[in-house]
Amino acid sequence: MNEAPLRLGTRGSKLAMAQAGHVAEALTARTGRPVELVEVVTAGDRSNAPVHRLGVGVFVSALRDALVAGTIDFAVHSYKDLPTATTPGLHIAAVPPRQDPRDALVARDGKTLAELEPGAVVGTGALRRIAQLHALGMPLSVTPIRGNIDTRLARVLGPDADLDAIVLARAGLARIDRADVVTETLDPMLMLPAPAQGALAVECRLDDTDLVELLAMLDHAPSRAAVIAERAMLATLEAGCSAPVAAYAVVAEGEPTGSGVDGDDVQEIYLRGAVISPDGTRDIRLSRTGTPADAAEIGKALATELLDLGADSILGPQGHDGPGTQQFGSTE
Ligand SMILES: NCc1[nH]cc(CCC(=O)O)c1CC(=O)O
Repeated sequence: MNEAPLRLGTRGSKLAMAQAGHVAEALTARTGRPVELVEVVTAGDRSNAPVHRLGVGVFVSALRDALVAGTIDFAVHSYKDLPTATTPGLHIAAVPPRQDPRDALVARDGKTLAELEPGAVVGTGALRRIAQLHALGMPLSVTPIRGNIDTRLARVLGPDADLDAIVLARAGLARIDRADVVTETLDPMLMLPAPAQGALAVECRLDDTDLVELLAMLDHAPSRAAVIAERAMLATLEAGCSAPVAAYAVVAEGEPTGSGVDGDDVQEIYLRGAVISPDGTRDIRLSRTGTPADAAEIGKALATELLDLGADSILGPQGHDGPGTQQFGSTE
């Protein structure tokens, strides 16, 4: 076949390029279609303003504009950076198999969290991580940082290192082949990740039906169900990707019923969610199980329970999504 390459739009950061490269390879391997990467410069990449002023959406909207304008055919996003509101005319055609969604500690001298000295300075950008570090009640000093992954790693591992440790997404490190620097992968019971962390969203125009069908070959149903549950919780809380909201869903084989062949491959989804005040003094955590087909309902129901326990008073007016409340964390 002699088909024109599909144009995959991506931001130019190392992480974005790596993510797009993996998806391009997977698609070509599955379908034989060549894929060409098209770099899209977003307002977020051009600006030096803090991310909390710009809003994380600026990294996404230029890619979506390019999709709508037809200058690219599809785009790959870090799913956790997508606003919960849907965009008319666009469609998430695939959620590929999710990477490890857990957060990671990168500490000097190979230390784990428990081994850090009293007074150790830990850097991290996202409010949910700051809040959960405080909630541990350890004598740590938590300091906000931002920048791309290499910039953040340099603050612990570089010649001018000024921090004892940082916390960041393991998936980001893995995608740029730097998982070797992780000194501890944090247990989600202590450090619950961001909704959709480690997952990618492959997006195209809804009316591009051939491409919708082609990209669906990259979809991984359990990863999609997990992300749907986590993001339904986030949306119901009306919180943004930088709010102190955490969620993690696992899809697993359920208990065999023993009653017959059909019952033996029943899948179960287990969703855990948390809303934590930035100083860590208030920490509401709940979980819920159900079937993957009900992922969205499970997420909504868990959010409602969290709200009943006072999550709203933690999120407050500033905890909710909006241009003034975005994270001062990373740009990747
Ligand atoms: N908001 C930044 C961001 N968006 C996606 C990732 C990492 C990869 C992922 O979670 O899919 C990161 C970095 C981080 O949180 O440390």
